[in-house]
Amino acid sequence: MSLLEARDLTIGYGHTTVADGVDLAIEPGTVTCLLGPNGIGKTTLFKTLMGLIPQLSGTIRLEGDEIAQLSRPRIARHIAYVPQAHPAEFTYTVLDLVVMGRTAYLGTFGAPKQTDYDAATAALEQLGISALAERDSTRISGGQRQLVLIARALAQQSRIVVMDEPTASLDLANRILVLDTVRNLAASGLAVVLSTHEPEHAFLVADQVAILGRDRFVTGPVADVLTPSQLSALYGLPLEVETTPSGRHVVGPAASDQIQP
Ligand SMILES: Nc1ncnc2c1ncn2[C@@H]1O[C@H](COP(=O)(O)OP(=O)(O)OP(=O)(O)O)[C@@H](O)[C@H]1O
Repeated sequence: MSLLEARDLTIGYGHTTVADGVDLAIEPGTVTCLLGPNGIGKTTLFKTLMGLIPQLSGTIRLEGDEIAQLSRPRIARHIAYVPQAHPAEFTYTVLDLVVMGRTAYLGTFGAPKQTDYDAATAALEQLGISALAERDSTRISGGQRQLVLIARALAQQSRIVVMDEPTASLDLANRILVLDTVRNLAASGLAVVLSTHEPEHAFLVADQVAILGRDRFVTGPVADVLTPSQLSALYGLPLEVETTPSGRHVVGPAASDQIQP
């Protein structure tokens, strides 16, 4: 049984379909990368998979149970969400922000206990950011904030971590740090699902790739899905995949007179 499984899913809002024909299985110890152009429905798919918005049709099972039948705290004990990093609004310390990952374990109006602070401290240590614990979470860099949000998800001690564009707006060093963290989480047995606009990141970390295109949803191993023809169709321009001497994959325009990003 998969940790999370979607079958023949249609996602959207009210009477508006955003995508259909979504079949996806998430397994422990793996990284799944979701790619797709802006506005295609990646965040909508994540929110639907987490039971935050209802699917229009199809089934979603979390460890075998129909997601619509599960309470929010129960889902939160299975799936942690790392949203796109927005500037913080409230002046919590980093430690208090990470402790919020424990909400699903607290009763109604329950205050965090020592075990919750221990889990938050361990998450900060795991990401190498313990030194930030007492800092004001509104006064840290964008990269540090992304790591803090990942720490909050780790404190949740769920088996699945869903990350919405976790490397967006990060500098090169922090992108590498986040991608390393993603691989390490999968190596420790978690299932990580992340969206990205960087196909190269999928080549680096993914076991499975899902692409949400204009007319279809495709999943499979990286080498099968991230082909020049699939990528070209996905982004609507001729693309090629080059392999560097060290074995890295680089995606760029096939036309030699176009700028290589
Ligand atoms: N709450 C909402 N109600 C109605 N439509 C919405 C809502 N949120 C998003 N949409 C629409 O659903 C579509 C998919 O949006 P979504 O945010 O899921 O795309 P995305 O692939 O995550 O985009 P991006 O890569 O730009 O972040 C868009 O057309 C968007 O305008």
